[in-house]
Amino acid sequence: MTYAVKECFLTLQGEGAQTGSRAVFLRFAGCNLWSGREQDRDTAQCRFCDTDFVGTDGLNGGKFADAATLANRVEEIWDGGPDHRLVVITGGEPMLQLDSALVDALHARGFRIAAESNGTLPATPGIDWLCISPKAGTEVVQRTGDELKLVWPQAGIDPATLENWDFRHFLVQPMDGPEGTVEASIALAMARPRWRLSLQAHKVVGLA
Ligand SMILES: C[S@@+](CC[C@H](N)C(=O)[O-])C[C@H]1O[C@@H](n2cnc3c(N)ncnc32)[C@H](O)[C@@H]1O
Ligand SMILES: Nc1nc2[nH]cc(C(=O)O)c2c(=O)[nH]1
Ligand code: SF4
Ligand SMILES: [Mg+2]
Repeated sequence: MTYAVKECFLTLQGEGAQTGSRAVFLRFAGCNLWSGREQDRDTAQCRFCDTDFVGTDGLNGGKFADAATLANRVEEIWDGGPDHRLVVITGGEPMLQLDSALVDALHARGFRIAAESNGTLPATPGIDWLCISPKAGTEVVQRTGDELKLVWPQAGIDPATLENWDFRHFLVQPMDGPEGTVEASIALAMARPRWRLSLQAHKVVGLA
């Protein structure tokens, strides 16, 4: 199948339990919870998004005709040896496009595959590190994974109800933007020790 890629770049993972790891970020275009247009934000299912995922005009973006072509580009962007290869597949919503052909092509090139998803679509099998970030008012069908990353505060979500979902790590991440406060996330981590604070480290140090 053809993949629509917004951008693809080398950086350090800035969020979650793998913060600090060198990784190729593969950002797919499009999301099922927001069109990505500012005029639609107030009526979208997800209203706090910090990301431009519209179109294919970003760094190394474009339409990729097949899995091998896209995986080869990821390998070029890694620009390093065969060890500790990590690709973080994000978006937009990656489960709209990530398929087993791409999982296999990346694994064949030695990559460990991490993915960031809103959990409203079942995760593609074969992902090595799955991060699910629930959005208030949506039906999260993917309730197993490696890390649950709750952007906070979000009216309509009670963190206590998430704690029996099957994740190894529970992370609370301050919402960036006009309504965000770091204090609310600190308060949650202090009140409920299951949760750890995830700061968006890339924004602190000025990485992409
Ligand atoms: C841009 S999303 C793409 C992946 C997927 N659509 C999702 O929502 O998980 C990547 C991560 O950024 C988080 N995020 C989005 N907007 C944010 C904001 N304003 N502040 C903090 N985290 C945010 C999301 O919750 C998700 O964990
Ligand atoms: N450095 C860096 N780390 C990230 N972790 C998750 C990101 C995302 O947008 O999905 C992201 C991102 O955009 N940049
Ligand atoms: S689900 Fe993810 S990509 Fe989609 S609008 Fe929300 S944060 Fe952005
Ligand atoms: Mg981001």
